[in-house]
Amino acid sequence: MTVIDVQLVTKHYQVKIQTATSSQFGTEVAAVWQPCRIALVTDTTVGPLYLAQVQTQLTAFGFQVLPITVPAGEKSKSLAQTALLYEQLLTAGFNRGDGVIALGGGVVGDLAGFVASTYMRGIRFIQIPTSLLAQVDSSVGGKTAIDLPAGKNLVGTFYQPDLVLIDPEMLATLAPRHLVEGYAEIVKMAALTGGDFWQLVNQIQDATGILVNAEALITKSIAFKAQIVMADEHEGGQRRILNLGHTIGHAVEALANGQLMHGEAVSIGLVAITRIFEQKGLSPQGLTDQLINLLQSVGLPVTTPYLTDSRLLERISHDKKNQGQGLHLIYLAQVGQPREMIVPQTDVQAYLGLD
Ligand SMILES: NC(=O)c1ccc[n+]([C@@H]2O[C@H](COP(=O)([O-])OP(=O)(O)OC[C@H]3O[C@@H](n4cnc5c(N)ncnc54)[C@H](O)[C@@H]3O)[C@@H](O)[C@H]2O)c1
Ligand SMILES: O=C(O)C(=O)C[C@@H](O)[C@H](O)[C@H](O)COP(=O)(O)O
Ligand SMILES: [Zn+2]
Repeated sequence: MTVIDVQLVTKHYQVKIQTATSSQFGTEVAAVWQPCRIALVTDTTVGPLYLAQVQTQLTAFGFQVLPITVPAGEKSKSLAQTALLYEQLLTAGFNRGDGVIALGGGVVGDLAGFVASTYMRGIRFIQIPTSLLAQVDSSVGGKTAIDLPAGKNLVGTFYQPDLVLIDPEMLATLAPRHLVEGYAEIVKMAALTGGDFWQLVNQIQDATGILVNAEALITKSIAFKAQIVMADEHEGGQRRILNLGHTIGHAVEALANGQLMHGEAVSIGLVAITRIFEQKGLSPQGLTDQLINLLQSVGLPVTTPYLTDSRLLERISHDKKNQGQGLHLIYLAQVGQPREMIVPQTDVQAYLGLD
């Protein structure tokens, strides 16, 4: 088993990664929590596959489990769904001694984490990520969020889990589209890191290659992300590099209104921002084409009509990195060398070449 320690100023937790360990989840949870009530939050796709197995294990260790299933998909990251979850916890008598476990992809993790962090000003929280995207990115680092009609992740908290349990075997049941979209965040992290990680990503030819290398890809991604989060938990500076591709990505994702998965939007955003900086001579010549090849080889989209949508600029203006002196844009001076460019709000349209 690979154990990655996330050591923060006020908290320490472990991310445990090993194939075929889902039968041990109860043991792992019981090692960090005393018996209590647990809201086991999942979605309508993951629930039928894994909920009963995890619930049985937790019950065997003396936990009282309240299973909660939300509709699968981004629409569940809403104020309305959040309110429903608060009601369910309250009705079941949850108090500050109890906890929430997210069993699902990034949507379930972001939503359940947000609820755990705000219900009664915060109750305990564990992540059991089941999608590739959640196993490589969203389950670690403590960002929780729900969306507003105006855009992605506009309400949220930083709230670290007590434990993250990752079994790559669970990826076997993911639909191909959902496997591949998680790969965009891996390409992002490999491009930020360079070295062996970038080499490994360049050797992967297709979706099968992702599955074959899943445990290595997860371990490299989480090890990198944990380092960044430990250095800058609340995104005062360095952590902003994890947003590479997200300024344009989040904007097209919101405009697409459910038609693009988060990872697909990140894929499009990575290519779009690299093209802009390559044209300015600030990113290496040919890097955009290299990214396009990598992303397309696994079936990810690299463009969308929403890139020329007249509402794009307004969506970008809601980005949380639009602050202080202007919009903080992340780009690659080289693979493995991320940089930040701060563009004054009044210049963003021209800088990004938006009509
Ligand atoms: N908090 C963070 O740091 C962070 C980082 C990246 C992304 N995110 C957020 O994560 C969300 C995207 O996450 P996602 O891509 O996992 O989407 P998702 O949670 O919607 O999962 C994708 C689909 O896969 C299904 N699924 C998940 N695990 C499965 C399994 N093992 N077998 C079969 N089906 C399974 C889900 O039911 C869903 O239909 C976005 O809202 C994004 O903003 C958050
Ligand atoms: O953990 C981070 O920090 C990230 O930026 C990871 C991103 O992949 C993720 O999509 C995150 O939710 C985006 O953050 P936001 O602050 O732009 O909402
Ligand atoms: Zn992301």
